[in-house]
Amino acid sequence: MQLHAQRAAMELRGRERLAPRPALLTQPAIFRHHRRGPSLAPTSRLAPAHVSLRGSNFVVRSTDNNHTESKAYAVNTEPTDRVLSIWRRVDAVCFDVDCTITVNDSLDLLAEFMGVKEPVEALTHKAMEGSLSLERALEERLNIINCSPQDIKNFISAHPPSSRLAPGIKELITSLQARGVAIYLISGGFRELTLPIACYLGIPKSNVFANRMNWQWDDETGEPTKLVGFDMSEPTAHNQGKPEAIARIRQRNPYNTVVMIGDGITDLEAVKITGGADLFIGYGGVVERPAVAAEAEWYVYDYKTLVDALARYRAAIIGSGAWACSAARMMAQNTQADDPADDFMDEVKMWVYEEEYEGRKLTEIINETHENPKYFPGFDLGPNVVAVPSIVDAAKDADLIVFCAPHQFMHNICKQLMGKVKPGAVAISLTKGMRVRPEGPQLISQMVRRYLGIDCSVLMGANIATDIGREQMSEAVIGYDDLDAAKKFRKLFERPYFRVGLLPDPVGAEMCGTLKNIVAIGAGMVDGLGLGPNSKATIIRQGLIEMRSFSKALYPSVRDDTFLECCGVGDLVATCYGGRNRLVAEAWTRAQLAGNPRSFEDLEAELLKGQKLQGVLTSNEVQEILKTRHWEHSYPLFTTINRIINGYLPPSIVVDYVAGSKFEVPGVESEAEEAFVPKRRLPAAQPQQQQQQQPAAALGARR
Ligand SMILES: NC(=O)c1ccc[n+]([C@@H]2O[C@H](COP(=O)([O-])OP(=O)(O)OC[C@H]3O[C@@H](n4cnc5c(N)ncnc54)[C@H](O)[C@@H]3O)[C@@H](O)[C@H]2O)c1
Ligand SMILES: O=P(O)(O)OC[C@H](O)CO
Repeated sequence: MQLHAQRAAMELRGRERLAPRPALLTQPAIFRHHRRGPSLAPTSRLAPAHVSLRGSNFVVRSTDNNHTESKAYAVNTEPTDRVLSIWRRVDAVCFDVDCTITVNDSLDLLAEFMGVKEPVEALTHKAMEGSLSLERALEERLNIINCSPQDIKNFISAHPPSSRLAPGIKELITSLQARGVAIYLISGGFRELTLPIACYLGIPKSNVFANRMNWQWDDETGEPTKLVGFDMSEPTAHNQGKPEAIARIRQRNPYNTVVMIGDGITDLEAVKITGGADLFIGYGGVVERPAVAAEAEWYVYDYKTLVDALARYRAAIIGSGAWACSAARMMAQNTQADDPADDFMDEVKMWVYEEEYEGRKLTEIINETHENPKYFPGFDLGPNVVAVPSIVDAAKDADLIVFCAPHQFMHNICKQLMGKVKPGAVAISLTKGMRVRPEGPQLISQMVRRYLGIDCSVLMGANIATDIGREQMSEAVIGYDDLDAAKKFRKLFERPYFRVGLLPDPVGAEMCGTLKNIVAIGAGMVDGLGLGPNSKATIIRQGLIEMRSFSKALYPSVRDDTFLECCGVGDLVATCYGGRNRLVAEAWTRAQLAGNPRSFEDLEAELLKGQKLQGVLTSNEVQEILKTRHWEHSYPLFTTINRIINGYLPPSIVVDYVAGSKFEVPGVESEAEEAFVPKRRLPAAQPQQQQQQQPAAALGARR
């Protein structure tokens, strides 16, 4: 590119020596020299001082005023890294309205409609080139046009916005809006002509800055009749009006990055004052003004270039179990969408914990068949899901990293990814569970943040993987700290059958997802005991109370309302009726009652075929916290379930959880006034640590 520009410059200088007398042109002319386009006009006479080698294209301007003045401009058609990074993080884009329509200026078109095209166009040209003040140009043009309100109505119906839009403008605006970018129209023309365009482009009226015509009003009819000038108080009525409009926009909105797109000197001014735009992009698709083209940091001739350059995020998922595959399937459906609002790269890399399946590597089978036959059989993941056996390869390029592995593997996963993720990447955890260390509990999202140094939201809800694979309506919430990241993830997951809300309580949502797995074990016991919905409802009700109490005791910022969301009561109900924890706990209880006890590990392997149960592990982890903090009696259901799964109590005690929680583990000093003694002692599992004093967080338990 640079070499080409240098060659072109040498060629120009050579021509200068060979062309002592430039030919005359009758009209001002502009030539663009493209890389593979026509060579430069032989009329060029160049002052070397005007040759700049910043870009690859040259503009040569020749005029006929008894002499020819030619200048070469380098046009920056290739954005620099700085320019691209501004464009990719833009918060608001201000368009000169003339760049949204194919006709250079609506007022000129109105002039043509009114039969006064030439004199008005000449004034427009002078104003755009900067040789006539804006106020004077507007005033003189309005005087010449002298239209009535009815003329304007007729003009709009003769030239509706749909018939004169610049190619690609609607796609560009849709793409920007889909990314949450605010769009403004700033016009040196008039509101009366700009509003229909704004309306057609889906830009709110409040985002339009333009001049207002002043009308003489008929006393009898109360209708405007005659044009009598315009309102000089609008910023756009004056030179420097566009930067002033942008400064106002910035005062009213917390935008970090604002870009101005235009084709005139008055648009270029937008970057020239403090508080104006951060970047000016010149648009040469309708009219190309050399002075503007040469100064623009980025100059484009079509809007597709801008759409193509918008940020596109690469998403990856770490995990390949049932829920990970179901989530990857939704991600792949969304990233593959081929519309202008698509802001994702198609490919979704999925880290697969490599193993052999029927004599072949699981990754190979997934990449060949687009199905995970071991963990999510019968579901097509989509051709754009690529199974990757190396965790680092899967995550290293991703902008959006989704974690969905059973919680017991997450610590090792995070350690492997330390220092290996892209700067600026953001994460979300779909994992339900927590880690318990001697110094206290650690949520999976906290672990990701701590080890990888990136933000981590959570996605939680009543989300049984296979039901979502079957595209049955389900709900989830994204618990977030970083709203921008949460919005990107919502776009990545939301499907017609998968509703995603945003919840500013990430800790509450993650605690719900973690703790409901313990309650689901209790619900499975109720099923194993052959009890009906009334009994299960007592477990669900008490479970919800303890989930809320425990979450708030550990993290006081957790909100009560979170427990009424789909991540709270919603997920609890779904898991207690249809989850794997329930299933295995039911089988475990039946085996106990039949006098043929089996371990949870055995039943997990038999019933889940490699999928992992989280509830038993989580119960032991949570009990560790309850014990350390002397809270066991404040959480009678959690405690009773834990005593049952560890063999201290029979499953039947689950519905009498208050009594169950009074049972003292052998060898541990009594905490309760009245200890419960089971009729038949079951074999104990792990020895429990000593309990010391009455818990501090006794909330809600019905005694
Ligand atoms: N399955 C569901 O319906 C569902 C729904 C919502 C949330 N979740 C949660 O999502 C998380 C992931 O569950 P899932 O259903 O995707 O998995 P899963 O239980 O179906 O599968 C187990 C996964 O663990 C992997 N694995 C086995 N050993 C490993 C190791 N040593 N290191 C790393 N990975 C290993 C396996 O390859 C497999 O991908 C869990 O926290 C679960 O509670 C599951
Ligand atoms: O099948 P479970 O019991 O692991 O629960 C699945 C999901 O967490 C339900 O949202």
